Amino acid sequence: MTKKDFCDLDRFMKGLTRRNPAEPNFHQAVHEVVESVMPLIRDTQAYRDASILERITEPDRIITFRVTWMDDKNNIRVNRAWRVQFNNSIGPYKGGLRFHKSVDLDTLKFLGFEQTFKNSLTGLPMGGAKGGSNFNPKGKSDNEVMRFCHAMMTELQRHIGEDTDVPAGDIGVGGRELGYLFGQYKRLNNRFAGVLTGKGLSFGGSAGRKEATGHGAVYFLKEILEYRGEGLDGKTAIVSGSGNVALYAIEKLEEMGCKTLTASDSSGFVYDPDGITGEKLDYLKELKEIRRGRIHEYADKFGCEFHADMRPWAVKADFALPCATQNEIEVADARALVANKVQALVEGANMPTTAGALCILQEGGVTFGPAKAANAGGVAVSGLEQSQNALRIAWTREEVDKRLQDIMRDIHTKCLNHSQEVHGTVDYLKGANIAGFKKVAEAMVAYGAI
Ligand SMILES: NC(=O)C1=CN([C@@H]2O[C@H](COP(=O)(O)OP(=O)(O)OC[C@H]3O[C@@H](n4cnc5c(N)ncnc54)[C@H](O)[C@@H]3O)[C@@H](O)[C@H]2O)C=CC1
Ligand SMILES: O=C(O)CCC(=O)C(=O)O
Repeated sequence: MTKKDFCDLDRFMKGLTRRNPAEPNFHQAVHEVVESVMPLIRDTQAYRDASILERITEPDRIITFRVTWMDDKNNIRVNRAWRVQFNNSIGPYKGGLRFHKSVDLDTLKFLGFEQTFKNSLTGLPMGGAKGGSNFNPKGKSDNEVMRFCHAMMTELQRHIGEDTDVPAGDIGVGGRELGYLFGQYKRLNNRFAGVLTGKGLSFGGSAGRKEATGHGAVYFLKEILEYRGEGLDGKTAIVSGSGNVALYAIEKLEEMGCKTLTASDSSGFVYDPDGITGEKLDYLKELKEIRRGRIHEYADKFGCEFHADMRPWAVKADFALPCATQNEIEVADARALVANKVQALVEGANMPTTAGALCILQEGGVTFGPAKAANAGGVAVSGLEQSQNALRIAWTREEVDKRLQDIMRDIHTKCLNHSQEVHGTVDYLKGANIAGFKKVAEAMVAYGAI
């Protein structure tokens, strides 16, 4: 970056912040991308002529709607929901739905923005979007969740379609919720089409989609290590979360000989020095996917430590995989990771690392696998689910897994081809941002002023 690039970045961010006040997560996500691509913008007249930066940071469309549903005590409840259709330059809008009490427009804009470049990196024809609601699934009965999903789809169905916008799961939206959502879509439209991904295997879902984000993140870590002549076998990892991404990251780490020492939820983390392996991992899956219980139950059952209201980043290990939520690694956590000589941090969650923490990790020589690249396996297999739905066929688990591995390897190569070494490690963040950005920007230039 030249001095002028820094000035241009500063000026651009001031304008973006003015146009989008009180949206700190969105600002953070945009800053991270624009910082990487500023030299490319400086050197590419066509991007400047086409006002690419201004256009690519403005969502195509935001849909806001009320969701009215009835709880088990016959009270009428009201939630707010959104679909942020960020950019469809390279394919139909694609991205998950999040149900969490913290969901707001800021969160969904940052996620939709990131999704645009992540989807571009997969090499599949998918635009970027994100949606969700401030509905809090915690403590709700199955019937309440069903009624909420049906009510949400009653409005959402107007805005989606297999060639328009194809939502999927994210925090608080898994197989159960996608089943309810798809059922309501089918009932209202009288058509069976691939308008959602992450569906159940008996109704159009893809083998391997549930596992894809976690497995993909570990495949990405494997690529990072292989590139420098190392491997996962005999190593240790700290993982946060115990949801969809975390569980299957832990599963793949074990398969590759790497022991996971921690898992967490919003109540704290468990530390199992013998590793979350075998039947202990089966127990954790059952606890979280079926019983929807709290993480301390793992510690109670297996006699290991539970740390209430804490995150696992001070536990010593070779690798860190944040797989819970945004901004879960702060400056003090990054300092602990550097002090413990963590070799690589791979983001399973979206934007789990704060901007300040990122600087400390980079200066500390920790190889950083950014979310856009590292957790793209989930949406990549969603893309494969779309292909299977369109062809009306179902690939085997082995076929899907092979394609997932190829896609993660290809993303790693794209990152290498668009980056350089910083503080002795490959700058995967810059590589991912530039590679993801270029494809979308080229399409936008081709379309002219629209
Ligand atoms: N499900 C998917 O295919 C993909 C998910 N992601 C990202 O991965 C992350 C996790 O998503 P999933 O595993 O799908 O969700 P999930 O709902 O299955 O699990 C989320 C986990 O994070 C924990 N968590 C949530 N909010 C938290 C908070 N404020 N503090 C501490 N812990 C918290 C929950 O307790 C749970 O263990 C999110 O950042 C999501 O955007 C990224 C790519 C694809
Ligand atoms: O599978 C999808 O369409 C979206 C997954 C997702 O929400 C993400 O990559 O963050």
